[in-house]
Amino acid sequence: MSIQNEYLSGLMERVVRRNPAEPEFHQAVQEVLTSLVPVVEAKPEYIKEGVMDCLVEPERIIKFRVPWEDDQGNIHVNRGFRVQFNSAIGPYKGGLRFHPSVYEGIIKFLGFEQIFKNSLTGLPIGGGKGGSDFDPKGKSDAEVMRFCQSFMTELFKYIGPDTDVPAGDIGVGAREIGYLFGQYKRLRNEFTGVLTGKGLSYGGSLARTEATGYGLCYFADNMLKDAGRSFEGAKVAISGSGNVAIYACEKATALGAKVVTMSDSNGFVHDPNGIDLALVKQLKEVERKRIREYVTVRPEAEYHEGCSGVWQVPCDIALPCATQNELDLSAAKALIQNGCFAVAEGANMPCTPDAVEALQAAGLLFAPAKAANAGGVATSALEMSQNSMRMSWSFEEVDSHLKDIMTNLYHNAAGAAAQYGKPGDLVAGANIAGFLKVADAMLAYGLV
Ligand SMILES: NC(=O)C1=CN([C@@H]2O[C@H](COP(=O)(O)OP(=O)(O)OC[C@H]3O[C@@H](n4cnc5c(N)ncnc54)[C@H](O)[C@@H]3O)[C@@H](O)[C@H]2O)C=CC1
Ligand SMILES: O=C(O)CCC(=O)C(=O)O
Repeated sequence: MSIQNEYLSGLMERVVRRNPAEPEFHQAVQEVLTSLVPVVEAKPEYIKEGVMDCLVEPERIIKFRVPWEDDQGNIHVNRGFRVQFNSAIGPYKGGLRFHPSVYEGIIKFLGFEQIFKNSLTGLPIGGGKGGSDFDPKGKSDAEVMRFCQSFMTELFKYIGPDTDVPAGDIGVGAREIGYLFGQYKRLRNEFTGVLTGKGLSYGGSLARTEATGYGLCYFADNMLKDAGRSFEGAKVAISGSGNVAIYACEKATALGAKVVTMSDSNGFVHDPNGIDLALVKQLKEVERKRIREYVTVRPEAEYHEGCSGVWQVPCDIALPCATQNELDLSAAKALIQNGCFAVAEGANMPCTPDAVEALQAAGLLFAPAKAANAGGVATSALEMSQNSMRMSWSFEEVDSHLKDIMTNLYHNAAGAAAQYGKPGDLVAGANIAGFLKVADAMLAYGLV
């Protein structure tokens, strides 16, 4: 084992010791450090000058209480977080997640991933993430509004259009962004692009809603084409039925695929005739109902309780678009056995490490999240540009930038993998290509 490899193993041990009981964060760091061994062997300055140690330590963690009142007058106190992980190449950028599973370790893992993802977009954005253990599910609009206003009443002190620009993630969509932006504007008396994913009437960008799902398909399309494959005629399994899943379904279908599954945290639907996306949009975006309602309108489809079964449905391409660690080794084995030839991650870290290893070992094409789902944040950066210029671009203009960004990103990741002796390994390629720009900026600054 090289001295550099030993150093990274020791660093990983320190990360585990200093961040106890945060398995998702450990998992994300472990994957990146493993990929970076050949990079630090080629350039040991990254270790000597402290870049590696600084990289795994957030620049700042903000943790605060969020008191709010429900419609019955009861008081609740949730926890809010913002992890400002790395600002080497631009203001902190990354979403806010509202979900009961949120704790510091989840936000750290997401913020860490965001550093490399944002760098891969080629745009000047640093890495951050935030959120709360608040569950918007089942809450009235008024309750969600009061929660968002309370959350922003603390968060506004730490963010700004040139400092930190949050956006949506699980449980934070257009409604929540509206309440958060309104409260920021009121507190600061400023109309600036401090959040992205805004409504079109107050500074949002066309195509931001579609961007993560569309970008995932643009990335996957490049990967498939390089291997002589395509979406045309392919059967696609998608998990989730939120923002990423819906627009991945839309674009995969437009590219000639038949999407046969979608899910939520209760179960999944299998529609052998192809998912009726207008129905899913109505159920999820308008009525905020469970996916099981799908079969009341489409009785020829099947609903199954439990979400992991979605990967047992035979498919050619799998797009996990729900949440972290939703596709484990047994799911990977089922995909391999059923002849699936490609997996592209729409959610953040949806595949467990042993699943990724099995899929790659079986020769499937594998697109890792930090590359494949970067279209959302890339389009957020385009929203920031439009806000700064006080302009708005057409849907076609933004979509064409997005397509170019995802194509370049694919080639950069594939190129880095080949250059560092791992041809075809987009996990290694994305980690390396994302790291280099950030690390070189950190070297330039000296120890800060
Ligand atoms: N919205 C965005 O622009 C981006 C989102 N992501 C990631 O994509 C994933 C999905 O995010 P969004 O679509 O924005 O959230 P969302 O809140 O719109 O949708 C999440 C969906 O996943 C489902 N879900 C949650 N837990 C689940 C589970 N255990 N099993 C099955 N389904 C489950 C929910 O029911 C919902 O349908 C997350 O990992 C997020 O971090 C990544 C990049 C950008
Ligand atoms: O658009 C953004 O800034 C948020 C995107 C995000 O949270 C993600 O890429 O996971």
